[in-house]
Amino acid sequence: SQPLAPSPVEAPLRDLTWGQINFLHTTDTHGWHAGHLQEPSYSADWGDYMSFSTRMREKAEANGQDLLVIDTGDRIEGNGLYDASDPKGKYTFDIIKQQHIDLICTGNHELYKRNSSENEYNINVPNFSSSYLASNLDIMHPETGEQIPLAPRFKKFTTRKQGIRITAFGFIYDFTGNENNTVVQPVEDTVKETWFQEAIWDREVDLFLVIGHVPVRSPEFLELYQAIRKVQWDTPIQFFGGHTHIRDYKKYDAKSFALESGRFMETIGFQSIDGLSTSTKTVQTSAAPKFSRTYIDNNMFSFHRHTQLNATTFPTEHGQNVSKEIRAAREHLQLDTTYGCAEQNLWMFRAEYPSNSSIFTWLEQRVLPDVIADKNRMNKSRLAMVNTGGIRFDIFKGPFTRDSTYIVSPFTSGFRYVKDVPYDKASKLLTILNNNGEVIQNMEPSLQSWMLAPVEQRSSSAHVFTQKVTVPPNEDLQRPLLSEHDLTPGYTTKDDAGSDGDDTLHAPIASYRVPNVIQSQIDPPLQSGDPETIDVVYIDFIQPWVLLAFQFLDLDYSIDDTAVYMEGETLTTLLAKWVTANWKDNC
Ligand SMILES: Nc1nc2c(ncn2[C@@H]2O[C@H](COP(=O)(O)O)[C@@H](O)[C@H]2O)c(=O)[nH]1
Ligand SMILES: [Zn+2]
Ligand SMILES: [Zn+2]
Repeated sequence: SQPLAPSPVEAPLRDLTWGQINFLHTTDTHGWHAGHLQEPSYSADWGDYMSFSTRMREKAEANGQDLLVIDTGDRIEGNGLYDASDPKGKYTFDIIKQQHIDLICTGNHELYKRNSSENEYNINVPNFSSSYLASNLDIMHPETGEQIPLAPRFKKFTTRKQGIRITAFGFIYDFTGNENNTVVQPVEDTVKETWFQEAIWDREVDLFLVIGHVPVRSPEFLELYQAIRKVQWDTPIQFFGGHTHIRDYKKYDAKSFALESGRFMETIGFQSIDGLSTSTKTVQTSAAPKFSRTYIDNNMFSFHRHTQLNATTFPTEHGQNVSKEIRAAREHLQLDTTYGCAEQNLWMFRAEYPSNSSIFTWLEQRVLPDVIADKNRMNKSRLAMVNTGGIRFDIFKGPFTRDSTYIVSPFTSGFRYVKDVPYDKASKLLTILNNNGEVIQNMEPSLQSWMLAPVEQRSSSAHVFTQKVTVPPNEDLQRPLLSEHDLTPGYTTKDDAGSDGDDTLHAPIASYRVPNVIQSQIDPPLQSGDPETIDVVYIDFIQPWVLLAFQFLDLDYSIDDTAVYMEGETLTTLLAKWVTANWKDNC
């Protein structure tokens, strides 16, 4: 039977500030719709969230206020509930669609593969028909091949209770790693489109609502802010962003704010706005509305507190049914099948790299040397490279299950290699891919600028593959009332509105930067010293950059010089095999 979600630790909570209009926001859920079974702070599931949004809407409407539910993409890839089924998403589309969502858009993960984007077009868009927006995203129609908008470009509507006239848009950042059956229009081009200009010129608007799979601090949201402000100098603008997996809040001006609500169903973002004009009420333009944000830990303790309900009065039947559906799906997928017993916690960001607590050190020093072994190249030394962004979550001491495998490594990436590369050059690859070191100096200027740019902003031919570094949860400026040792570790977010955004007071968690890529050198037994030549093995996702890095080293390899390494294996399958072989004692 499935482990019961751990009951959340009771902790001091900050109350919400309600307004005329209130929003609940999820982003980058990445299949975590069953919640976090090993982390009490985030143990609510999508069914619980459905009950929460229903009760919050009831509470708002009882006070004559409105409540809208928003999701900004990356709903797939990152948890067994999505990744373990065949076809992927067999259960999650039906689960997600049962939540009433008022505005929804697409993330980059929905665009990496043809079937993912076609699932959006064929399943999610119809499921959320009037709520799905695609302001800068087209798809090649799955049957006709014609290029069409994935969903409507924008939407004008008036809220039920307050009569607030809203124009809403749904964007994705200038993503270039999408499969060629979709087209992402750069935001700077979208703002020049006639339809966009006509939509923002409308004077009968009390609030512009821009949702997007876009970081709140990004050239794309700045572009949209400036374009709207150019023609509507004082109409309030509310942004909802995502993609960088952090809690953040950006102030563009006194009447324009942007909220980003974390990742993996750890956070339910809450935003309220009070003092807006409506279809029946005009407010003084000099008076700025009051914006208020809260990051809600996704657990039942928070949900009960914010709805002022309890274990008896809070649940809705629909929400409880979806929770049952989630448990049944997990059972069917056998996600709690244990592969082994993790000897210790292994952290992505909470531990320095390298260190014995770093998941990346574990991968580099223990796993890759054991598993990167193609039967046809066993007598050859090899460099094995994996992007840190391919590892998606921490490992907790205790049962490592089928679900854990997909949580840590959800992608279908296999390995490829270039054989017999001169070692003196191959040994410089890692430095180039990690954008540091003296190697860059002797490159031609154009390539230097590419390398010296932060990986996040590199040229479009190399979309970001780096591991986003979460904004280190800074120390709370106002020390919590309780001493830290009374508080459980968790988010302590500092943003443009200060450091009181988290609904739950936590002790801070350290966060460290990690490189783009890690590497192991694996030599055949009895080999002494470095080889003349070496096989360069890498996870296939980073092939574009590996080939570019070879060019920096004056090695003119092309895709024709690459080949599959360990046919049929992926990082996910290799990880499962290693755990089964090395962590097999009972937990
Ligand atoms: N090894 C692989 N890494 C991948 C793959 N697809 C994506 N990624 C990594 O995810 C981030 C983007 O994630 P997001 O949730 O922040 O949008 C990307 O930069 C890569 O690091 C893959 O197939 N294999
Ligand atoms: Zn994401
Ligand atoms: Zn993303």
